Amino acid sequence: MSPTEALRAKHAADWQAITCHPFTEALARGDLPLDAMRWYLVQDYRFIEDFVRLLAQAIAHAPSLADAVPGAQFLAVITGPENTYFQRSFDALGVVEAGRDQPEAAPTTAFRALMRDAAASGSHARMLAVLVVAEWSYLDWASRVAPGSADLPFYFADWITLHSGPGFEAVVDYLRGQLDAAWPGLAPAEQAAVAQAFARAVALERQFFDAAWARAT
Ligand SMILES: Cc1ncc(CN)c(N)n1
Repeated sequence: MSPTEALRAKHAADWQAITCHPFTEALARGDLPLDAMRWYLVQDYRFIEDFVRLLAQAIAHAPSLADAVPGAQFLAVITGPENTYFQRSFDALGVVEAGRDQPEAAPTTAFRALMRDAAASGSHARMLAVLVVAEWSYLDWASRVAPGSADLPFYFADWITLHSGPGFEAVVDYLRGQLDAAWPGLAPAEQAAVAQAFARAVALERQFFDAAWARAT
């Protein structure tokens, strides 16, 4: 078992809950209440702000140019097509600028703090731990439901497309490969810190979907 597989296996119950979450199941069927989607997108756009900074730090700490390039290409996807997806969705769902001022939910605040801490740690492996959870868990739920029901509106369909398919699988393989390669060279205390960041990120991914789903029920 690779180090990232072993880390994921330690959190199998939470991972399963994320992968089969009622929020993403409803999104893929197309019957997710739009207010829940609006709320989720506003919260997630705040998540993206710190995610971009974390990914940029990970790129800066990559051991070589070859290790940095796939991360930089992924950063271009987040700040390009994914950023545009948010703007198009806010427009289509009528989330005007003022509506984005909704209070920040506890999992959003906690996730942002985790990403900032990882970015400030100077540890490439800790940065990767958070990035791996964020992208791998999304790959797993989105691959399960892709492409979703026929005739999904784009704000549901494109969220699945952005997190599934060969291009996104390659992103996850790259991030996991970086962490798997770094792991054996880490001191035990650093491995523990990486495992802790991984565990926290898994817990927060689940809480993030739980909070969004609470808006739908
Ligand atoms: C909370 C969260 N986690 C992960 C992703 C995938 N980029 C996301 N958009 N939001």
